[in-house]
Parts: sequence; structure tokens; C-alpha cells
Amino acid sequence: MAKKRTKSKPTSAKKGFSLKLSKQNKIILGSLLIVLSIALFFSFMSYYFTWQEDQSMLSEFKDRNAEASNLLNKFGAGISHFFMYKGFGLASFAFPLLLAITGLYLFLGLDSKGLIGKWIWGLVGTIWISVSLGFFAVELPLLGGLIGYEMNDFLQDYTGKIGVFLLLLFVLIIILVQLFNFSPEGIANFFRTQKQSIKSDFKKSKSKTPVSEEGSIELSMDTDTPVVVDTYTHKEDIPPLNKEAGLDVNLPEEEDLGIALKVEKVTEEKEEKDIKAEKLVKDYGEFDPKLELGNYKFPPLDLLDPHGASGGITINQEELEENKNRIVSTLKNYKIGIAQIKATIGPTVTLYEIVPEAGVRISKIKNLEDDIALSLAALGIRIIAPIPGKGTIGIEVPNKNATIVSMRSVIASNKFQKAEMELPIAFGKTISNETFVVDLAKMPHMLMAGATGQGKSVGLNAVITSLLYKKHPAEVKFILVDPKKVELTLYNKIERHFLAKLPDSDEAIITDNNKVINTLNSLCIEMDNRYELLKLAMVRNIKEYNVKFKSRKLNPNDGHKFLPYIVLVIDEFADLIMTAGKEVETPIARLAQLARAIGIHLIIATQRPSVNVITGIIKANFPARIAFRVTSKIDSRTILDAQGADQLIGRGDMLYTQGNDVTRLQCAFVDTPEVSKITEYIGSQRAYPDAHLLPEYVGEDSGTGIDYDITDRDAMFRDAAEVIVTAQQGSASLIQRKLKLGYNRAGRIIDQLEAAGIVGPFEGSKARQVLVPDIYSLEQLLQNEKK
Ligand SMILES: Nc1ncnc2c1ncn2[C@@H]1O[C@H](COP(=O)(O)OP(=O)(O)OP(=O)(O)O)[C@@H](O)[C@H]1O
Repeated sequence: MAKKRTKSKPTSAKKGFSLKLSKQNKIILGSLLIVLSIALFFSFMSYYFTWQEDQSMLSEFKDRNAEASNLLNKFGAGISHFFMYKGFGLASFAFPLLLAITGLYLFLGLDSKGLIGKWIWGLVGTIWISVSLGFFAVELPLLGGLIGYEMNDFLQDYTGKIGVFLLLLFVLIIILVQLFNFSPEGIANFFRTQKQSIKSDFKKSKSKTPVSEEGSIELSMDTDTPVVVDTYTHKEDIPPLNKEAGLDVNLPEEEDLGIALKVEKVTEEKEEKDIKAEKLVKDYGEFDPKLELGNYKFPPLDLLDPHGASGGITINQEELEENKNRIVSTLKNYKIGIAQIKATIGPTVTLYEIVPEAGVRISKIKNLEDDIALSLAALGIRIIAPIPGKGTIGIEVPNKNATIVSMRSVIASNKFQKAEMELPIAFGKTISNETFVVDLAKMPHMLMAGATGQGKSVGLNAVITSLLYKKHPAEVKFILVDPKKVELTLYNKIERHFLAKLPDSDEAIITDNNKVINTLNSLCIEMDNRYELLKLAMVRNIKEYNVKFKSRKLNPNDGHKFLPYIVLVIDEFADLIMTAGKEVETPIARLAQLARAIGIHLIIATQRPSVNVITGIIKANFPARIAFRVTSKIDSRTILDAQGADQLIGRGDMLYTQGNDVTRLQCAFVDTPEVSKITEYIGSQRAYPDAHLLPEYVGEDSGTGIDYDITDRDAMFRDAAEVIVTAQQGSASLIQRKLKLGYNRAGRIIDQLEAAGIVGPFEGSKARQVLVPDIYSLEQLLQNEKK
């Protein structure tokens, strides 16, 4: 369902007439229609009482001295005469109603899609009522109006009274079926639920009054039983249960059926729950998570720049010929004959597919990779021998004039617009110029690496932009970690729409490494909480959970809530892992292993794809990997487990793998001003009161309430205390430096010092306060502790 909704998002042109009016004009026109509808309403009402008096005056309309009795004077009398007398009679009230609805739509700027339908059905209903009331036109001409009377009369001439009646009945059925989804089952259901609620009300009232008279007990049993059987005739196992439920107060002698009854009770509860949910859905509709920001407008396409690309790629025939000849002659030099050669032109590279003559060994061509690259004298040549599943050999040669793949073109593509995915990402275009769209929810986590300046940040922006164009703020939340402090700041503007943060933090975009650790741990708590909810709801993943929640089968009073997807983006992972090591690696590995089912997805980018940054445990849990250009073959292997990323040409040229196949893509280009426009567009709309709040996590560093056992203290505890007190500066890095300890051990000692009351609590980026003034006081404190 959600998918369907996202499909019909107003992305660009599909807005009907509302597109032609500015906001101000809509408000003005809306108010005009509302005022007009009120005037019509009062005119019509008043006309009912004054029409006979006013009729003679209609011919003197131009005479200023003539006065009508209608509340709206001559205007009221004239227009009511037109609509009610000459028109549709009582049914004319539909017009002020329709005008008021249209006016409200325009005034409030609502999506005007359903409006035409309302008018059509309104007019059909008006004619139907007017023709039906035409039967009484002789006695009461105002009921059906002239049109109703004439039409009724006309039909009667041909079909007679009964014919007209049957015709009207048939039209009524059409209206009910089309408009209210009327069906025989629907009617049966309606009566069933009505009966049910009457019965339960009846039972409730019965159980409230203490049973005292035997006679009355028997009577209630008798009346109860047939109702129960009636209600569930289609389910044989239920009636005995209801019988019991109705009887269990009254008939203790049926105790021997105890076990069977218990089993059945469970089924009944479940049924009742479902029925309740169905009733709720019927009364209030499905739960709509988007309702709180119901007027949210998705960013329009024209915020994105076409970047000069007219859409297609220009084919340079000369260049193609030249490259082909060079490939053929190079291979000829090594005595490799070619049976066939074919070129596929992409935005940045052209793929030459070669079918070698029979008997040529593929390994021979593979070994010639460097020689071919040399003779083609071009940067970024990649040889794929053989192309998986094709039996040909591919040589990718960069185009002299690369075409920029604009984000606009990929977002506008059919493939993205129609993508039936949970978290669709339009990455860019493949070598055969097809838009490449993947589902982040299926990846389920992504590792992105590449040397500096090769397009990582643009890639991250492309990912975030794709999601912003497809998802409502209620459906996805981002946690942005930006140790470089400049790359992701633009997203600050959408903090209250799309970002998630820790409850006590001011900034939603995390730039401080300590906060990252807290956030990651908080995400782990969120993950555990979500698993608990999934368990309670008896579903396997977030998608099923949200479907169940939307159909009101999960009670918010039991802690259930709509769960948005959470996407964690870390722009520079190397920096984090270097400073925090295991403290970051452990929660990330945990999240990566477990978070896929509950809608938490990680995207990690790094400039330094070395093995101590992308450790085995991280790599094992990130099947989707993206490599922009890197400087060495080793780096390429670290990211992709294959070489090739070292031969890319940069500027968004990238390799993508989600397992075995490696796909070469040109990443879509989205520039900072475009991102800025998008975030401004979203940021200027009504938002939630705050960013999405993650569960609270009390980090080890904040240390509140940590009570360390004195005997458990680190061997260097005393030395560290002396260093801190002497320097009067409570920082872990000081201990690290002076005592040559690792980050983690120093952190632990600081916690112990805090527990001992030597340093104050964690104060963010500032050093902690030292609570002991000198070495002498420290001695005393430690002595007292021992006692
Ligand atoms: N997909 C693309 N198409 C065209 N040009 C691109 C593309 N991606 C990046 N570029 C060019 O490369 C430049 C650097 O890109 P980007 O800032 O994304 O690199 P980076 O890898 O994030 O660098 P750093 O690691 O230093 O932040 C961009 O300013 C842009 O000119």
C-alpha cells in the first residue's frame, strides 16, 4: 500500500489545474467559492418560505425600488428561482455543498485530484434526487424542480411509473456500488458487526448487574445461545466457546470441559482482536503515518540542474573507429585474431566487446592487459575477460568527452519513478546508459571507498537525494556522521523532517567522535527495542510490522508505533576507527549483522580503504560495496575483493558490487547548490516539533553512577591519578601521552578516576574538572578509601 502511495507522488507535472494557479490566487478563488456557497445556501433556504411572494417580482428585476422577501433580496430570489424552481428543486442544495468543498480544497491548498469525481457524482446524485422527487411535482412543485418534473414525465411517457421507479432503483445501485463499494458481503459484514457490538454491549451490561434470580439466568442463556451460533455459523469451532463465555458465570457444573475451553479461548481473543482492528479501520481508515505532515510536498524535479546534458550521449564515430582499429591492431601484434567486435557507448566509457577467433586462450588476452592499455594510450582502461555470462571479452575505454549524468535525469527516469522498492537509490547510469536503481533495504548496508576527490561525497549526496525524492519524512530518518564537519552540514535544514539524534544533543549532524560512539550504542538499543516490538507483533521484519500497524492490529498502548527506516551515513570512517577502534567497530558490526530486518541501514564511506580501517568483521557484513577511483590495486582488492578500481578515471566513475558481479557505473552528479535548494525546499515546510529522538544511552564516558570496585582498578590507576592532579587537567589523552597507554585503557582509567571522585563528569569536548587540588589531598583520599 505504501508503495502505491509513493508511486503517485506529485513529482512534477501531474497536478491538474492546481498547477496553473499561484498560492495567493488559490486562496482568493477558494474564499470566493466559499462565500458564494454560503450565499446560495441562505438564498435557497429562504426561497422555500418566500418563493410565492417573490415570484411576481422576478419580472421587475431591474427596478431598483422593487424588493424581494428573500434573505438575499433579488439576487437570492433570482438565483434560487433558476436553480430550485426551474432546475432541480430540493436537490439544488448539492450546488452550495459542492462549491464549498471546492472552495475549501483551493483555500487549504489540498490536492485537487478527487475533486472532479466529487462533482460528477454530485451532479448524478442531484439529477437522481430531482427525478425521484418529480413524482410529487404536481402537489409540491418545489421538491423536484422543473427539470426533475420534466425528466420524470418524459420517462413516464415511455416506461410508465413502475419503469421509472425501476430505472431509478438501478441508478441508485450503480451509485452505491461505485461510490460506497457496496456489496452483498459488505452488507452481511455490517449486520454481523452490528450484531456483535449489540451483543457485547448486552453482555457487558449483563455482567455488570449481579445475577440474583435463577429464572432470569436461564432466560439470558436461552437468548444468548442462538445469537452466538448465528454469528459464527461459518466456523464450527467457535460456537462452543461463546456458549461457554456466555455461560461460565452461570454453569459451574460444566467444569470437566476446562482444557478444551482454554484452547478455544485463545482463538476467540485473536478473532476479537482482528474484528476490532477491522472495525477501527472501517471507522477511521488505515493508520496513515504521513498524516501529521499531511501537506508535505515532495521536492519538485526542477530544483535539480540538468548540467547541460540534453539527455542523450553524443557518439563520436571517429573516436569509435580509431579505438576499434587500435584494439584490433594491438591484438594482431600478439597474434590474436578477432572474429567480431561490438561497441556499447556509455556516459563516460565505451565498452568494446570482442569475440576472439576460435582457439584463442582467454588467459592470453588477460595477460596482455597492460600492453593493450599502453597501446591505446588512455587512462582508465579496464579489461573484463570474460564478461560474466556472455562469453565475450570486454575492454572499457574512456570517452574523450565524458557526459555528466545529472541527478535530474536519473530521478526523472521511469525506472526510478516506478521503482517498487522500500528505499530506492538512483546511483547513476551503467555502461550501456541505463539508469541504475538499487534498493538500500535489500543491500542491506553499503561500504563506499575511494581516494580523495573522486566523487564520494557526491555519491553520498546522490543516495540521500534519491531517498528525499521518494520518501515522506515519516518513513525514513537519517543519522549523519560527518567528522570532516563540512560535507553534510547542508542537511541541518531538514533536521526536524528527516534527521534523528540523541535526546540530549543540540546538533543533529554528528561531528564529534564521542557522540558517534553514544549514537551507535543508542542505535543498538533501538535495534533491540525494535526486535522486541517485532516479537510482540509476531512478524519477521519491519515491512510486515508496519503493514500490521497500519491496519490497526497493533495497539499503540502496548508500545507499538510506526517504525521509520533509519539510515546511518558515516562520511569518513577511517578517522573514527583510528580514534575509537573497537568502541566503534563492535556496535557497527552488531548493527550490520542484525539490523537488516528492523530497518536500520548503514552507509559507510572512507578515503582510506586499508585493512585496518575496513577490517574483516566490517567487510564480512557489508556485501554491497562501491569503489570510486583508488590509488592502488591493493586498495581495490580491499574494497571489492577484485582489482579494477585503480583503473577508473575518477569524477564519479565507480564500480558497484553486491556479491559476485562488478558493475561499472557513472555516478549521478548532484552539486552542493542543488542539495541546498532541496533542503531549503523541504526545510521551509511545516516540520515535526523536533528531530526523531533515539533512545537515551548513557555512555561510559559520561560515567554517571558508575561504581567501580577498588580492587578492580587498573594497575596504572594511581600513576594516572597523580598525573591528572599534578597537571590539574582531567583528560584521557594526557594519560595516554604521559603513561603511554592506549585510548581504551586511558578511557577506562578516567572512568575509574571519576568513580573515585578525583575527576568530574564528562563535559563534551572540554577536559573534565579535577576535583582534588593537590597530591597531598589525593594521598588522603586514597588512604580514606582503603579504610
Ligand atoms: N558523478 C560525478 N560526475 C561528474 N563530476 C563529479 C562526479 N562526482 C564528483 N565529481 C567531481 O569531482 C569533485 C570531487 O568530488 P567529491 O567532493 O565528491 O570527492 P570526494 O571523494 O568526496 O573527496 P573528499 O574525500 O576529499 O571529500 C566534484 O567537485 C566534481 O567536480
